[in-house]
Amino acid sequence: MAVVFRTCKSLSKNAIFTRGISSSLRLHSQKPPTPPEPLVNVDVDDKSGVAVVTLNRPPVNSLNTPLLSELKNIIKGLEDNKSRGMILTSSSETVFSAGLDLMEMYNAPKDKLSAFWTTLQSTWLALYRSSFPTVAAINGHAPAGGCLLSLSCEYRVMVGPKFSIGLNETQLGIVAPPWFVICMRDVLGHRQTEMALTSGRMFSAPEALKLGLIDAMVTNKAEAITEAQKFIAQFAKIPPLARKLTKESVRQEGIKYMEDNMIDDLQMFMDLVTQEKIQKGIGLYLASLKKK
Ligand SMILES: CCCCCCCCCCCC/C=C/CC(=O)SCCNC(=O)CCNC(=O)[C@H](O)C(C)(C)COP(=O)(O)OP(=O)(O)OC[C@H]1O[C@@H](n2cnc3c(N)ncnc32)[C@H](O)[C@@H]1OP(=O)(O)O
Repeated sequence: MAVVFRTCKSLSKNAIFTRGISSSLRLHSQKPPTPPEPLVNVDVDDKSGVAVVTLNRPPVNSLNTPLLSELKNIIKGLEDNKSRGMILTSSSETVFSAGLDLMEMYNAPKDKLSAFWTTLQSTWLALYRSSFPTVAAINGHAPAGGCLLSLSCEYRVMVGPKFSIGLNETQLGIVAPPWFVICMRDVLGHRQTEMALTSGRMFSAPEALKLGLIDAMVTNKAEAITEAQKFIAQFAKIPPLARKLTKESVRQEGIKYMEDNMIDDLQMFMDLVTQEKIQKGIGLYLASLKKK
């Protein structure tokens, strides 16, 4: 596996100032500080051209603006490099992604809220309409936004049986936006989507497999990656342009919805999430998570 690009910026300072006993400032030379871990890692297999893209924001890969931005840049980089496929997975052993970072939506200034949502919209669109085959190797829980990322891929392999997946927004008193609904309907059809979304139900991996919310269940991450590679290998002989245009055609409802409604969708988000009762609900939910 070769690393093609990293999205973290390395720190350039290699010296720090410290205050001594006499309170004078002295310069101490020091080893360069270790650069922060990237929020998303990408490794491309030289032979197959398939990228493994790993969400890496401990403890639960909650999706904040910087992570989403890195993910979007990586997808764009893969597009530019005419990638043969992408496998999305997590560096955590128990959580694929806990969904949107609730801290981004709690008591946030309007400019930050707006930047968060527009970054989510554009990252989602880049993933959903990507020209290359995409697989989610779901190696942990995938609630809400974690489920959305999975649904936006073309194929889902999940480690089971103990992890769960679903769009649980109604349980939190929030509403899954129409493009979340389209993603689930693409996969489950109208009836099952209505049942799943109105109840905000989370499905165990075996339940998800039975329903068709995931395509395969395996027992560990290595198997999930192997299954994902097999899915992508099927397309080796399909002309990429024909595949890309066909995918766009099949997914045109979601693509068109987002292209035509970005501003209205942002407005709906801002109107809903800034309501006092929604803020109170998010605060209580966050507190309950921290109390666990
Ligand atoms: C006409 C139509 C109108 C449409 C209108 C549209 C308007 C739009 C409305 C807005 C829509 C918003 C959509 C939101 C989608 C989302 O993704 S919301 C996020 C939902 N996520 C969840 O419910 C998951 C919550 N987390 C968990 O269930 C668990 O953490 C876990 C199962 C993922 C993992 O469990 P465990 O391993 O035991 O870890 P924890 O101890 O629970 O957590 C560790 C740590 O992380 C914090 N945390 C967990 N999840 C989040 C999160 N999503 N955001 C921020 N922080 C999170 C948790 O509090 C712990 O923190 P501490 O270490 O205790 O500080």
